[in-house]
Amino acid sequence: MTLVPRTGTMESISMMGSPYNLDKPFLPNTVNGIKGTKKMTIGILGSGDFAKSLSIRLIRCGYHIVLGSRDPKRASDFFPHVVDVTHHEDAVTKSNIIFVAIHRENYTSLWDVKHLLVGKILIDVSNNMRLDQYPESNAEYLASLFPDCSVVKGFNVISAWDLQLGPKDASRQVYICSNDQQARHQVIELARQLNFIPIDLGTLSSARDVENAPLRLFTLWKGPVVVAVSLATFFFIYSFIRDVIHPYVRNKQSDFYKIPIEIVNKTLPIVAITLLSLVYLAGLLAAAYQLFYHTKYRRFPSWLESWLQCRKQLGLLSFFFAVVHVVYSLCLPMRRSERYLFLNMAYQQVHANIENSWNEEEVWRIEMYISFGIMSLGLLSLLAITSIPSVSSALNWREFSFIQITRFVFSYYG
Ligand SMILES: NC(=O)C1=CN([C@@H]2O[C@H](COP(=O)(O)OP(=O)(O)OC[C@H]3O[C@@H](n4cnc5c(N)ncnc54)[C@H](OP(=O)(O)O)[C@@H]3O)[C@@H](O)[C@H]2O)C=CC1
Ligand SMILES: [Cu+2]
Repeated sequence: MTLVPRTGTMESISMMGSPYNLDKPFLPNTVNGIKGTKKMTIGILGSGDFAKSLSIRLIRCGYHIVLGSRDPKRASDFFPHVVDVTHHEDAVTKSNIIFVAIHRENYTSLWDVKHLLVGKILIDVSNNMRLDQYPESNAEYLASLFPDCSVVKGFNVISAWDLQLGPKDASRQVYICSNDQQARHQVIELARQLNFIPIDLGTLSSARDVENAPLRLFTLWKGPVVVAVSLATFFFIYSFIRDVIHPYVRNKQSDFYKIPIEIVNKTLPIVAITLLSLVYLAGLLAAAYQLFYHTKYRRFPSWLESWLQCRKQLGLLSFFFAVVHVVYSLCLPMRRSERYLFLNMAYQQVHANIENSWNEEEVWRIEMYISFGIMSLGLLSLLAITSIPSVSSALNWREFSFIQITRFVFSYYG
């Protein structure tokens, strides 16, 4: 990435937050930046949770902050002394890069300072409650209200909490976009100084996606979790009726002790394997769809598209159920019930005068079961690991599909 320096601001940003002052603890009343460098001033409008956390992060990284509030007197109690808490007019005049840390509904309250905002960079950090809540993105709306400003979208994927944790614990990606290339590059550099990993998403037309991102992260898990819980409930009830209720009704045999471990442990692998099949079924249906229409340039129906999108989540849930199943299975011989059954069997064997109950076929069956079970879990873990973005980007496509196929084969045996 090449940065275009603009009237000296770039140099001062790059010098400010050089890595060694990130390690210093935050002391509100001391100079935190490197001695001798002029602190760059960043403006923040609004004094809510996001503004508080952001100001702490900026101070730690050596910036000077001027914060605009409707009620500076009240707001100043919540900020460190080094933060200049003032009115909107004053804050906007003193800074060139301004974070708009207020909700979209209140953007129009900035009308009063419109004339002071001309030529400034406004950073829109807002989020919505729902996907595509408004016809246009918040950032585009802000840009339409203040056409003489350079509006940059960014930092909305970071929670106030993440910001407070500090640069070391919370370095993570932030998406940045703007129609003004220079403004975008300045904010990208700022994000870097705050120890985030900026991702340049180009023009403001990406803002909608950026605003949907924090909401979407959650929606990708919702479907798979609902499916997993429903499957677990269904198979649990099924096994309960089959293995507990049925023997009780027919033979008055009380097997209720099986509920906490045996029934649960029967449910877990069924759910794991069903979820895993759902991962591959989506791909198969997509292939069938393309074959049927003789083209790959036709959009999949929306249900199939969402299904394809959440395959990773389904796979990880399958892995989770498989791991819990393994733990349960390892604990089976520990149980009191197992020991009683074992003793009773031995006693009956003595009674029946059988000296050796070794059953070759049974022995082989169990040895094979366990071996395949372990191997399939190993492969499932390999796939879970390769689904971590940094690992999967290190594999090429053929390596990745090889792991997929081997896992599939073994899982069915497991
Ligand atoms: N909290 C979080 O974790 C995150 C928040 N965001 C975004 O940051 C923005 C701020 O969020 P957050 O700090 O949580 O919200 P808060 O409700 O805590 O704060 C909003 C601030 O906006 C100002 N405000 C409220 N009403 C008006 C009004 N009618 N006119 C002008 N200003 C007003 C107030 O400041 P004052 O009284 O000083 O004027 C208030 O402190 C939002 O757009 C949110 O989507 C983004 C990512 C994470
Ligand atoms: Cu098993």
